[in-house]
Amino acid sequence: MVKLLTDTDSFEFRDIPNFTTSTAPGHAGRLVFGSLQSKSVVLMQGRVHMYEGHSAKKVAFPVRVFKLLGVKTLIVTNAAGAINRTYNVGDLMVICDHINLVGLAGLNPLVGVNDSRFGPRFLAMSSAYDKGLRSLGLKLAEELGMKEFVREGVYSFQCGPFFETVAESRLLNVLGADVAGMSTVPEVLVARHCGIRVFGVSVVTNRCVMELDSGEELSHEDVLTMGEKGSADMQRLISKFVDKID
Ligand SMILES: O=P(O)(O)O[C@H]1O[C@H](CO)[C@@H](O)[C@H]1O
Ligand code: HPA
Repeated sequence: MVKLLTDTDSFEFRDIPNFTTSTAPGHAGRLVFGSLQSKSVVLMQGRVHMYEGHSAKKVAFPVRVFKLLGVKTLIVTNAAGAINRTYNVGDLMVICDHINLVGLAGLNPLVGVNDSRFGPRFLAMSSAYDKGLRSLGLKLAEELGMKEFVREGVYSFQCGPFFETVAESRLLNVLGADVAGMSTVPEVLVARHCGIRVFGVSVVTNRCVMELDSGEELSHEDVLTMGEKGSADMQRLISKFVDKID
């Protein structure tokens, strides 16, 4: 994605106060400012995750910096495994909602004294992923000829770093999840808390294993390979999306 930006200026996460460097393979730790489709954007090249040992607050901290920089829209992308059996590897999924098992249990960035300079103590999360942005994303996907493999669904956030057991994947299916991942949701919570609107897209890098003794085993290497393959479609969609949003 960063290659599509012009007039760039970048900063290593390690040089920015209170930012944390990513240890996950495939996640460079760089903040890149620039222009995309004549719009000013700031892009996180890589992210940190709770499974790296960071608190939800630490993971989501950059979003508060974005708020102070004047960011109005947060676009979140991730690699995820398909729980929904109709999804295929390489599909994109516009996120319409999420299940935050980690956060519901108390590990979320809004726990603690509320900083009312950013937002309210109690936060409605019933329309976390902006309806107008989702409609725009799906319309643009159709215009780009991507309708066949762009879905809309629910992202389920687990801490990781392990991929789900068969019973866990089946549980997530019963709960209404379409895909499973280990990121994104802490950042979305902090964005909604401070009034930043959110658009999210997952690239389906694998199908979660839902048959016991099938012999299938997931690996991060496969996720990276399939993520790389899906990233061309993701970039086309996001680029067009940035062009069309106000
Ligand atoms: O960081 P994202 O894009 O969510 O990547 C996903 O892929 C990794 C596992 O292979 C985990 O980090 C998981 O969250
Ligand atoms: O199958 C998965 N489960 C959780 N996180 C993931 N990130 C990519 N694939 C997966």
